[in-house]
Amino acid sequence: MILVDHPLVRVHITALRNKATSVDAFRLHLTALARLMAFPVLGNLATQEIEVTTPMAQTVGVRLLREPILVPVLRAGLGLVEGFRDVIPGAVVSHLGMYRDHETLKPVRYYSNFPMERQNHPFILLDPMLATGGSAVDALDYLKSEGAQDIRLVSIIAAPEGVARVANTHPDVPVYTAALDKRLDEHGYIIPGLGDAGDRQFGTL
Ligand SMILES: O=P(O)(O)OC[C@H]1O[C@H](OP(=O)(O)OP(=O)(O)O)[C@H](O)[C@@H]1O
Ligand SMILES: O=c1cc[nH]c(=O)[nH]1
Ligand SMILES: [Mg+2]
Repeated sequence: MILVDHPLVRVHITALRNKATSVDAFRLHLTALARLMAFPVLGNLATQEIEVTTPMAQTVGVRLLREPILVPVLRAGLGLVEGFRDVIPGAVVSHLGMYRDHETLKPVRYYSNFPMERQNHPFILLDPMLATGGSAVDALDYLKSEGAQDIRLVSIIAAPEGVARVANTHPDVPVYTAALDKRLDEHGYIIPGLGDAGDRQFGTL
């Protein structure tokens, strides 16, 4: 697990945790946080040298060898898409629909659109909350079953249970988070957490 630590990251996380933060402000803080997370998450992307002509001379620059595929887990992962897209030229977005059954806490997959012709690209799995880890493990199982090999998981708040579960089942996948919280409650919610990330973004409280 890679803990992304930066004063601004902590400021945005604090605003997201605050129950007084409005739906609109929540969205803005989440987007700003996603932009900050993109830097460490994408730090080792492969590039290729290209020539570029400035108004003054020719020089050498780079372009991405393979553009990352962003995979937001619906609904909550949608809030991380804009911040990542802002900084990745040519990013493709491939949605994965999944919700956690309230009784069993097991993930239920209801939509996918894997980009078959890009299976050798880096995949950035976006889901702000890593709680029991059930959803993340199912999403990773799915991406690998379709042929993805280079996958990074981006959360913003993680519980120790979820981090351990992903590490045990998918040790090759780096897990980035902005906060490692204390525990889960009896309903599988992260404590202190921020509540339900989907509801807080879309106002469905
Ligand atoms: O680690 P887990 O225990 O699987 O829990 C995490 C999942 O729960 C939330 O989704 P939710 O079911 O609330 O769906 P939503 O985004 O549509 O609200 C969250 O966005 C994760 O996908
Ligand atoms: O605390 C939690 C746990 C799962 N999903 C959320 O949105 N929040
Ligand atoms: Mg939810």
